[in-house]
Amino acid sequence: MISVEEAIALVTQHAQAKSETEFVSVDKSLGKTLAADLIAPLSLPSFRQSSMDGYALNLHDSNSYSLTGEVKAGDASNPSLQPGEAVRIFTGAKVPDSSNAVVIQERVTKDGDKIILEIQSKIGDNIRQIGEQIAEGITCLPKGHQINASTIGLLKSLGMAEVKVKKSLRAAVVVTGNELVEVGQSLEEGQIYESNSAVIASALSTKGIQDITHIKIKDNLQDTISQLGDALEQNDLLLISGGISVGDYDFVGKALQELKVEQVFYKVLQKPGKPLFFGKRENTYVFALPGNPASTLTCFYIYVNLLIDLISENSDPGLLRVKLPLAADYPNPVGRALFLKAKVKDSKVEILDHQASSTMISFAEANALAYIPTDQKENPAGSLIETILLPYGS
Ligand SMILES: Nc1nc2c(c(=O)[nH]1)N[C@H]1C(S)=C(S)[C@@H](COP(=O)(O)OP(=O)(O)OC[C@H]3O[C@@H](n4cnc5c(N)ncnc54)[C@H](O)[C@@H]3O)O[C@H]1N2
Ligand code: MOO
Repeated sequence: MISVEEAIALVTQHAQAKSETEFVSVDKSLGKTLAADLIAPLSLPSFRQSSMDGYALNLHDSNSYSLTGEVKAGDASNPSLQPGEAVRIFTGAKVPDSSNAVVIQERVTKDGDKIILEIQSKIGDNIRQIGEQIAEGITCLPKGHQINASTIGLLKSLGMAEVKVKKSLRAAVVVTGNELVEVGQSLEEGQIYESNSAVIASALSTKGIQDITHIKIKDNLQDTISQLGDALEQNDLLLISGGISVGDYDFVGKALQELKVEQVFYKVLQKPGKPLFFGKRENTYVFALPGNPASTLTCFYIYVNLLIDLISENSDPGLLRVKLPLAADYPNPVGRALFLKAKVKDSKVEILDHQASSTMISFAEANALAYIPTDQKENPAGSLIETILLPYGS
């Protein structure tokens, strides 16, 4: 059985960067990777803006100014001010070309159509200059950046409707098992509600992969071969849940062999997710994720997420890892590396209760996975533990 480190190295070695790119609507770009440097098509701000509610001045020697008008946010007007004149102005409004400072209203006494400044105002006060945030033509973000909510705000503020990204992988999510029933149907004895496909689809959507084919297979070798065969033809990435262990009705391994999927590795010395399979056929990558729900998601975060990042040439592949002190003792007598559902709190990592591979209760609460290598047996409180931060951790 290979180690976690060997498995990560093999995923890295087999990941081939995808050259195809596409333009997608900015509204649909969350999680995708920029395929080219983002060059600002305009300056931000594109006109001189007031950063405060107050008065725009044409400065002169006295503290007294005569008020000649008003400019609201969105107004295109450009009143001409002589030295000693002022207009009422609001945050975000265009500062008249003839004004060289804005004074906040709290520091002004109003007297009819005159204002008296209580402070000395100087050139440039409370004015956002053209291009102060971003100058037209500069590189705002490099190729390889994964688009997040702030990126979407930036793209919109630059007036962009579409963005060039790495072409999304065509992904199929396959669930296997006679016991699985879709939510909405009634449960018979021995059946459970199917949940892994929604977990995998949600995790894929954080990587900008929304267009997913869902496949459900009964525990039957012929059906498994035929449905996986079709999925291999039509997708870049196959994520199969369950049926990869050693039971008499676990047919995924046999089917993949029959379908000539080249095995890169099978079984990793880890808990959860020991019977993880990774392979490739032509340009299609295949992960058979152990069916226990927490095993499936752990393997997604550690291996699938990394593969997607590498294929899309994400400049920061894999989840962020930091070393943090353990909140309490956590010995590892298991002889496998552990990925533990954990919570980063007060600069410490706290291992949560309910670590069984079959339960999601601790995963739902976790904002990190604590990684304890196989040979790290004593883990006293305060020892530094590699902590993998989850994407939507609180
Ligand atoms: N004799 C051995 N038995 C098992 C071993 C072993 O080494 N020797 N390994 C165990 C480990 S570790 C794991 S992990 C599981 C993985 O098994 P499979 O990948 O074959 O998964 P299944 O048996 O199909 O399912 C496991 C478990 O998860 C539930 N499940 C499956 N799919 C879903 C789904 N889509 N939604 C919700 N829950 C699902 C399933 O009902 C089972 O309870 O094998 C151990 N066995
Ligand atoms: O590897 Mo399994 O995921 O321990 O339950």
